[in-house]
Parts: sequence; structure tokens; C-alpha cells
Amino acid sequence: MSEQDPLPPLEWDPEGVQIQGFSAGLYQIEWLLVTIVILYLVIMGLPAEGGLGVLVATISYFGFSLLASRLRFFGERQRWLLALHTWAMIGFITWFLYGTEGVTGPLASLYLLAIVTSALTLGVMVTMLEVAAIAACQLLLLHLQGTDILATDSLAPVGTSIIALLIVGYLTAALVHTIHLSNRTLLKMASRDALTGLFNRRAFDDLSSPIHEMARRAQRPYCVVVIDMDGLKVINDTQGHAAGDRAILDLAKRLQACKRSSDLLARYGGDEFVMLLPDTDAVGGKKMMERVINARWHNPQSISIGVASYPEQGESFEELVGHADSAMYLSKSSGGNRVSARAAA
Ligand SMILES: Nc1nc2c(ncn2[C@@H]2O[C@H](COP(=O)(O)OP(=O)(O)OP(=O)(O)O)[C@@H](O)[C@H]2O)c(=O)[nH]1
Repeated sequence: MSEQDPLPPLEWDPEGVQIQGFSAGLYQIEWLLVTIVILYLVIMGLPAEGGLGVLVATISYFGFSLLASRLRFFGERQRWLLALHTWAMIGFITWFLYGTEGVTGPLASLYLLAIVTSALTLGVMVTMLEVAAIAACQLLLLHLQGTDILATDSLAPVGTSIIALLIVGYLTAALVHTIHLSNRTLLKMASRDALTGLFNRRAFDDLSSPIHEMARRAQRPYCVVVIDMDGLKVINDTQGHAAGDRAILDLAKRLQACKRSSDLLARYGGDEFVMLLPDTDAVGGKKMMERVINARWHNPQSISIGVASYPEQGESFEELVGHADSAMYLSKSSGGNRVSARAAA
């Protein structure tokens, strides 16, 4: 049996959670944009020329944003939906500036809302692409206003606003990237056991909950297994704590090498490990753990194992952990290095 990397893949998706969490903020930004536009129109009045177009665009954009928030687009955590929102924002702002002839005025800073939204969620590349698109839109608007876009005087205000967008977009995207990296590190630290690199108890309990839910819905079995090392205290006392640590790490590697990729393994604390075997009934779970006991392994530690299976031996995950733990103590009191299964409830 070959030894494998004891680190299972990180199964959470912090980026996806971040995108989903941002959806509420996105609607606030969109409504802020609509509020500013409506306030402007109330104070300044509709432009004499093209006023109807501006009004229709504002109402359509507000409708789009409202519909998107009601339909809960971001339940799927998809980036392209966010990109669609930012491009729609840029389109609406461009149309509004066209209608109000405000391309060189303070209203051009509305583009910041789209750029910040994009930088927070879509990364540097997309944000820079959007800045370039905004520059093209501004030049087009100047051209449509009859300005010579090659003249230095007309390029200066566009250049100033584009540089501001570049700085804000780049810095925001870079900061978000750094925060994202540190979130990953924190998540890893919070979900892994430092000695073995396996999931810790908190992560195991969190990851088990959807597996239990799926098994309940599909009426499929699964097994919870508790594994406890025999005699670790003696190793610690006679060979030192470092030898005890090595024994724990070695058992982690052995369990990792014996399990299937779909099985969940964690260090529950001290010398206790826990496994969840999806789609496995009581007979299969016991057989699998007997294979672990009998696996050819250099210097194998004696271990006591308890197995409890869903749904025969418990309706809830917590109940199964309790039963697997009692079965493990049965193995220990019977001499150790064996597997016991909880009798059907
Ligand atoms: N080296 C080391 N020892 C640990 C670690 N965590 C817990 N222990 C020690 O492991 C020992 C576990 O003691 P017990 O629960 O009596 O387990 P045991 O000696 O294996 O005895 P039985 O479980 O009854 O077979 C304690 O002495 C703990 O201090 C660890 O990370 N490293």
C-alpha cells in the first residue's frame, strides 16, 4: 500500500462564498446609481433634447436591477452574472452622460461605481478591460458632441478621469486579492489539524452535515467511524512526546492511504480520528475498517475502532458519532486493535 499526501483537498470555496456575499452589496451600488441619477433629473430637470430616452433608460435600468435582485441571480455564484451587471452599469451611465451631455462634468465619476464593483469581484484583468471600454465610450461621447477628440484640450478631462479609474480599479482589485489570499490561509488554519494536516473536528462536523442531508434525501446509507489509538500515553511516557506525535502522524497517513477519495477523514482531537464513509452500509463499513487494521504497514499502531451506520443505528449525525464512540470503547475493552459495530437500534 502506498503512502499518500495526508492533506485532503480543501473542499470549501471561499471565493464562491465571497461572490455570493457580495450580491447584496451589488444591489446597493446599483440603487445608489439610480438614486443619484433620479436626484439629478429632479433637480436639473429632464434635458430638452433626448430627455425621454434618458427617462426610459433610467426606468429600464432600475427594472433590470430590481428583477435581478428578486430572481436571486447570485444563488449560483456565477461570475458572468456579475460581469453582466457591471457592463449594464457602464452602458447605462454612458447613455445617461450622452443624454445629459455630462461626459466631461462631475457625473462622469459615476463610472467609479462600476469599476469598484468589478474590482471587488472580477479581478484586475476584467477591471482594466472595463476601464479601457469606458475610455472608448467617453471618446465616442465627445465625438458625438462634436468635439475634436484629437485636440489636447478635449483629451485632458478624459485622461484625468481614466487615470482616476485606473488607480481606484487597480488598487481595489489588488487589495481584494490580498484579502482573498489571507482568507484562504485563515480558513485553512481554522479547518485543519496542525500536526497531521487533516480536517479538524469543526471542519468535519461542517462537511458532514450536507453528506447526511444528501443520504437522508436519497435514502442511502453511510457510516460514521471513530478510531482511537491504543496506548499513546505509554509511548509519550516512555519514548517522549515527539515519538507520540510521530505515532499520531503515522496513523493519519495510514488512514489516509486506506480510505477512498470520497471518504471524509479528520482528527477529532488527541489520539482520536473520525471518518465518514458515504454510500456504505454497516457490513461494508466494518469490512473497510478491518482492512485498515490488517493493512500491511511498517510498524502499525494498535487501534480501536467503532462503526455506526445510517439509518439503522441512528437518525442524526450526532447520534451516530455517539454510537460509533461507544462501539470504539467496546473494541478497546475487548483488548484493542479490532473493529466493533454498534448493534442496530
Ligand atoms: N504526543 C502527543 N500526545 C498527545 C497528543 N494529543 C493527546 N496526547 C496524549 O495522548 C494521551 C491519550 O491518553 P489516553 O486517552 O489515555 O489514551 P491511550 O494512552 O491511548 O489509552 P487508551 O486510549 O485507553 O488506549 C494523553 O496522554 C494525551 O496527553 C498529541 O498531539 N501528541
